[in-house]
Amino acid sequence: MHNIREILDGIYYVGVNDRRIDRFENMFPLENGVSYSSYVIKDEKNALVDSVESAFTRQYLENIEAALDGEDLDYIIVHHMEPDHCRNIDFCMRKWPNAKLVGNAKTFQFYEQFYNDEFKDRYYEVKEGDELNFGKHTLKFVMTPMVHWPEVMMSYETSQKILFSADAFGSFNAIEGHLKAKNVMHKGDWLDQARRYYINIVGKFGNQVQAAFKKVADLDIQAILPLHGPVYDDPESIGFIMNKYNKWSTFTPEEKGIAIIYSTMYGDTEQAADILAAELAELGVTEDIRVFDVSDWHPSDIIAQCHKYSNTVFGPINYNSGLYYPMEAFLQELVGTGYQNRHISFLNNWSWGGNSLKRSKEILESGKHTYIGEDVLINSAVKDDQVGQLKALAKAIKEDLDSQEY
Ligand SMILES: Cc1cc2nc3c(=O)[nH]c(=O)nc-3n(C[C@H](O)[C@H](O)[C@H](O)COP(=O)(O)O)c2cc1C
Repeated sequence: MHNIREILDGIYYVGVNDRRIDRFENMFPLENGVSYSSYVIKDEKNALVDSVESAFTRQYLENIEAALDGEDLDYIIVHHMEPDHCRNIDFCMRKWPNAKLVGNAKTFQFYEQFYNDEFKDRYYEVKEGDELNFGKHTLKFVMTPMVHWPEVMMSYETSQKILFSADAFGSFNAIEGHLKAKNVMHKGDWLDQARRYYINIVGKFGNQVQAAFKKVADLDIQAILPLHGPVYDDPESIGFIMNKYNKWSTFTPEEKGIAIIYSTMYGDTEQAADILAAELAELGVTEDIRVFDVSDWHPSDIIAQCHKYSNTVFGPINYNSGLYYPMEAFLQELVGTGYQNRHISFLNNWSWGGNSLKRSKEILESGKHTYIGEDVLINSAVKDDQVGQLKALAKAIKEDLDSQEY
């Protein structure tokens, strides 16, 4: 049985939900699944826009058939060759033998790397600015390399002013009935999941996202149709997500606030983190104060919070003369998302020595951060002297927050 939606005039959502997946890219835990979006443009010529993961072939083909309603398929447009979006292309090419495969030169190179060249004679290559007309609808192609793969392109449908945005503007979470962003974006954990998706998967490529934005800056965009999550079809939700993407892709904090990320084995560094958090609150900080045990959270969650807030306090501890492994792994992954230009502070715990503080700073060095306050140095457990240091750090962070404008 099919499950399709006509979301705009002649544009059908034919995507699927995946709630059985535990980890996206075998790495990012998904508590509420993910959707793979695909669209059918129904016109004098019919086009399929992108495809879905391998486990959903039967349901997906039934969706496309329902949208086509007995008509033939003329084009299959591939904005992105990542397997979660291209696993069913070959099934579609066989089922609709008159369809041309629309992509750029790199799309076809990747297609043949992942699969083979059996459809070579049906390639329809497009370049920057090329247009493809289906009747009332016309797609204009915009090359957006490294958002977040080299072959990625977007397309702009000129009659209804729709941006088919590939993975940009995507989010985790399966679609629960509401397919329009306006019905979900201010509810539940939607924003946290959209941020976690962007920061961890596309985040590193902020400059490329900005380059893509410049290319579409002059377009009147009335709707954005991404490859995961809800669609944006009203000015408020388009403005909201554009504003977030502008911040995320320029590595600008969304808001003032503090993430304290510590490591601990016996609880002393945790106590220091809690004393610091309490002192910040006592000093009148009204912004968010979030405290994370690095062993307790998946890195992708804390990484997204580091990008969200203006200030971060890192609490590394020593382990076999080096940096406690979960903190080492977390910091490496954080830097891998392009984390930069933040206001950061440190509290460190050691019993007989090691380079955990130095190593943490080395890992973070490329981000050109501003250091706030003096490092708090704890020798095994928090004593009166360290409480004084923690209070001084809290004061420095409070003054720093008060001096920032967003
Ligand atoms: C396997 C292991 C290795 C450790 N290696 C070091 C080390 O090289 N240098 C050090 O100063 N402390 C080392 N420690 C001790 C803890 O890092 C240290 O006591 C830490 O400051 C405790 O902080 P916590 O109470 O927050 O866990 C080690 C502890 C364990 C269990």
